[in-house]
Amino acid sequence: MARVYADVNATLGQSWYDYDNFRIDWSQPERYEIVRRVGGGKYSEVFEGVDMANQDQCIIKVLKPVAAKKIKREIKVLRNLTGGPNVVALLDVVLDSSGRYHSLIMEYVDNVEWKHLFPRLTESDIKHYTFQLLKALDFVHSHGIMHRDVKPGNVMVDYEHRKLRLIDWGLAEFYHPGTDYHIRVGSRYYKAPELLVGYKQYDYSLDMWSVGCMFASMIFRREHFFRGSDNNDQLLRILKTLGTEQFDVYLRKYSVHFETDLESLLTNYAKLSWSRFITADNQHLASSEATDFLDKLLKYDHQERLTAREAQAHVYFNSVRLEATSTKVE
Ligand SMILES: CN1CCn2c1nc1c(Br)c(Br)c(Br)c(Br)c12
Ligand code: NA
Repeated sequence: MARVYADVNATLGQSWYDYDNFRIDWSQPERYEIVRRVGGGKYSEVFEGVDMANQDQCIIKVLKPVAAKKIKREIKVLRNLTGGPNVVALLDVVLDSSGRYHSLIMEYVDNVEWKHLFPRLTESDIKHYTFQLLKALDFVHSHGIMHRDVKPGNVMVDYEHRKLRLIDWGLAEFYHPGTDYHIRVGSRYYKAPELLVGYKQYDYSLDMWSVGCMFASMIFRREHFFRGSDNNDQLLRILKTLGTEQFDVYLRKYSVHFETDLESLLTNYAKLSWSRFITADNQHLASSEATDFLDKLLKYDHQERLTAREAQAHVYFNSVRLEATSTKVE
């Protein structure tokens, strides 16, 4: 059971979380012109485009027919969240004349790729962008939704305008207490322990593990902090860092019967001090407040992790929080 926002969907009601029974009015495709392909994956091709009605740049996410079943969930989630802080805005939904290709038209972000961004981030940048991500996630979680795929590739950053947008809601789900969710979600390096050991009654705190992995990347200047070669190796890297003592406590608390015949996963490991990861190159970022904050996110036990709201109150963000408040006052 989530520590926070457990009954949000029950309170907001079926019209909020029922994504099977709602009609979608599809717009005509002519209004949007594709300019160039910017990316894509299993379920979609992503293009930079132009809205011919106002010459604005936009993103056109063309969903592959295989993703058809999930379209309604992604649209429902985006409609519920559009307008929220640092959540990418859904501008339109389009169906092509053949009726085969559904497209989501979204606000454009002049994104700087993570592999070019993370080595350049100053301590002030890290505080700013992490705080913006936490604001997005507290908004999303407080509206009953888990993102389930938080990773650098889904956090668009326009460095020039210091703008951050959380994107790709294709894996997002509504949280209902006691529900068993799929564990084959997320992206390996950012998968929480509950996914790796098969604990299915997870909640919003799943996203907070991923935030921890991203934050560790930024303060230690490592592109991906836990870089497993497969799901077992992913867990092993976590065990070797957090230690196995707390892991065993965690498995017992949730009666998880994690079975493996891998010797490496049955070995005991000591918890490493975060100072083990400090180098000359990152010591100006990995302050004791930063590592204290990280330690409160990267917990095996999802109920122990800071919520997005609690995280924003951590001393590490004092300078950012006050700045945010001061701008609000004026
Ligand atoms: C793969 N790439 C690169 C940039 N970019 C990609 N996918 C995007 C999506 Br989905 C959205 Br929504 C936005 Br906004 C941007 Br920008 C996106
Ligand atoms: Na998206």
